Amino acid sequence: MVKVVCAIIEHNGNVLLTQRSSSMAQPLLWEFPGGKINAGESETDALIREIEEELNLLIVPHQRLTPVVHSYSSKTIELIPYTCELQSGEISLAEHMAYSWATIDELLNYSWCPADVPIVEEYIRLKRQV
Ligand SMILES: Nc1nc2c([nH]c(=O)n2[C@H]2C[C@H](O)[C@@H](COP(=O)(O)OP(=O)(O)OP(=O)(O)O)O2)c(=O)[nH]1
Repeated sequence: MVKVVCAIIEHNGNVLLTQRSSSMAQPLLWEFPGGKINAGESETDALIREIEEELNLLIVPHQRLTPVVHSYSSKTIELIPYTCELQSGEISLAEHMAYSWATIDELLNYSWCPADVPIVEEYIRLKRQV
């Protein structure tokens, strides 16, 4: 199983999501940015590295939400989400086609990678409690 970490980056009441490009797996679907954990790397180190590489942003991971195991036709992933705070940087897309800052209420309007759907739902529940 491939372990993938993803960042729910919060800033000014919005959340950052990114659209996968047509050449990537899950083309054109929206996701929380992140990527595969390298051997010997911690989850949070992988997350910080991926967000720097993909978006040129420095983040601070906070809360680990519930991981989701999802089988695509070619592989099974464990997607591990963290809420994160934006520390610094200006977004520069290295791989993605687009990005969007969405409010909690807008999150369900996007076409998500299937593995992300339970994560989006958990995050919305969490935010509506406070
Ligand atoms: N980063 C990220 N990947 C996700 C999410 N949801 C989801 O299903 N994925 C999938 C897409 C990819 O198959 C895999 C992450 O791989 P990756 O983004 O690091 O690398 P990749 O495009 O080269 O993947 P691949 O072609 O080798 O499968 O997890 C998500 O929210 N964030």
